[in-house]
Amino acid sequence: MDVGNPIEMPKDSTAHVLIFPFPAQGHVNCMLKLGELLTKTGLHVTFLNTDYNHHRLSRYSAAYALLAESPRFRFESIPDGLADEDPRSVLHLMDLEESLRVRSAVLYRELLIKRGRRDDGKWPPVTCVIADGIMTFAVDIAEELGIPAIAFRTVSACSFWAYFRLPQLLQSGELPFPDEADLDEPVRSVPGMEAFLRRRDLPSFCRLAGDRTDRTFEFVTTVTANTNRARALILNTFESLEATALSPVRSHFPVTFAVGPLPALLRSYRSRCPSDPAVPPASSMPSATLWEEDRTCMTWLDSQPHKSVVYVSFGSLTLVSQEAFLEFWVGLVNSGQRFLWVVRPDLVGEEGRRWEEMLPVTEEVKVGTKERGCLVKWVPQEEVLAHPAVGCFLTHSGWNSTLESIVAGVPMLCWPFFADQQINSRFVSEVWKVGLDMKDLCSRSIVEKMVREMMEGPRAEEWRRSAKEMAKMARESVAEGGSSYTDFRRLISLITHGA
Ligand SMILES: O=c1ccn([C@@H]2O[C@H](COP(=O)(O)OP(=O)(O)O[C@H]3O[C@H](CO)[C@@H](O)[C@H](O)[C@H]3O)[C@@H](O)[C@H]2O)c(=O)[nH]1
Ligand SMILES: C[C@H]1CC[C@@H]2C(C(=O)O)=CO[C@@H](O)[C@@H]21
Repeated sequence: MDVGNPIEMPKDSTAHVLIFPFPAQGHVNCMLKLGELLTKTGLHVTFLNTDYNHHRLSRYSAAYALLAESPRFRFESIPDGLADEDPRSVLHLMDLEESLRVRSAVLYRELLIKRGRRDDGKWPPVTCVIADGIMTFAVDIAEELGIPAIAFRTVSACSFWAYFRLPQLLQSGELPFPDEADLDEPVRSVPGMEAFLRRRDLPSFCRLAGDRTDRTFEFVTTVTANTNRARALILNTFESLEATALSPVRSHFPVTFAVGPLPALLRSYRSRCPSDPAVPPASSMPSATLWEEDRTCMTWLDSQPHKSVVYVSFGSLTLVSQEAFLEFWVGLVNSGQRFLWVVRPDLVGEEGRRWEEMLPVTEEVKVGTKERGCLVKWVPQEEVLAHPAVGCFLTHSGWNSTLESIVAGVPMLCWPFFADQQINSRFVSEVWKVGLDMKDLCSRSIVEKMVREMMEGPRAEEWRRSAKEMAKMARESVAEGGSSYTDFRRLISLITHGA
């Protein structure tokens, strides 16, 4: 095999893929990784962002800078239909979704028509669209214009499968359940998960309080059922991690490619292309960040002992009340462990105000933080997780964070916030056994107890061993001949030859 082109693709392919993610960090980063992989195998790639995110990506992301130089890769953007000052936080995601579907869809169609022409400068016409699976309109418009469309769902196979079964949960009467219901009651209507799934592990929007009309519930149920409008489904996961969910998913969507973990597939590809001038050293993965990264935390980590630090981050969307934030803070300090905590400016309270000023913290907490803590706004997360000083990840169980932790072999303490995260965290603790699930609890005493348990309790060594084993499985899946490597090749074949 030619190491300069390990996926064995002609470098002059005329296949041209347009990739269109939902405009949120957790969707943009993994779809950009797929875009980089596709372009490195010789395909032309257009990556379509909203103007709002294009601006942020071009400002802060090293991956953007690298790809913008690449001859077969280009970025395009269209408005998301909202005013600049409109909120785009998790509380307004459904407004953003509606605006994209109603307003941006028109511009997307125009762009596809323009980029689908043969005479579009030096670039071949768009021959395939990979759209975020939660944007059915993007799949439909491409297909209407005669351009084959593939759906990329950026969540785990287990949560995708549970989403797909939501209509059966309604039918069987397992949903809705009343507000005061016992959340530890088992759920039976998701085949393969009967032994461990409880009401509290269902996506947050299933807590319908006896009502069937939650907007996000309706949305996720519909877009998941619509997956069959695309020719194929891409999932950022791997066979040996999620075989029991991938198997039923494939019985409904036979053309499913499990190509994850994408960070590992990309790294493995880069390491097999030492001659490629764009290959950075393995220690500095250029990220697709939408926030400015504070790299001072890397220097702080360098001075901490091996596996001594709890890395704390709740991703890009989670909101934490002032009360919960204070409980986490005191719990972390009382655990006696060192901690690196990502406190996004909009994580707690009003943006622009210093969160320390909003909270009543004791002198003891302040001193403990100074001695053992490091608080930053945003970090290069993949690098942080790969750092030898990190011993455990206190996470919200977003799918990218979960996979990045698995790739780095770091055990997880999970505090899920919404959507797929409730299921991911159940799998972390009960199926993969690489950590603990705090679920709906975050009192200071629980935080303290669970952090201690993760770092120095009787099962700490077992979780570390399992996490290491799982990281090995992830590496094997992306190595030549592995399941994700093979699915990626099949995906390329579908894009280039339609089969
Ligand atoms: O300081 C930080 C914190 C996070 N990240 C990155 O941000 C991403 C966060 O993604 P994820 O862990 O998936 O969380 P969310 O941002 O919450 O992602 C949304 O999208 C995911 C994919 O659909 C879903 O699994 C989540 O539930 C949903 O909230 C990861 O790649 C992290 O590496 C950084 O680079 N620096
Ligand atoms: C719009 C949010 C709810 C569902 C989406 C999602 C998914 O299932 O793909 C996960 O988290 C959020 O990013 C999306």
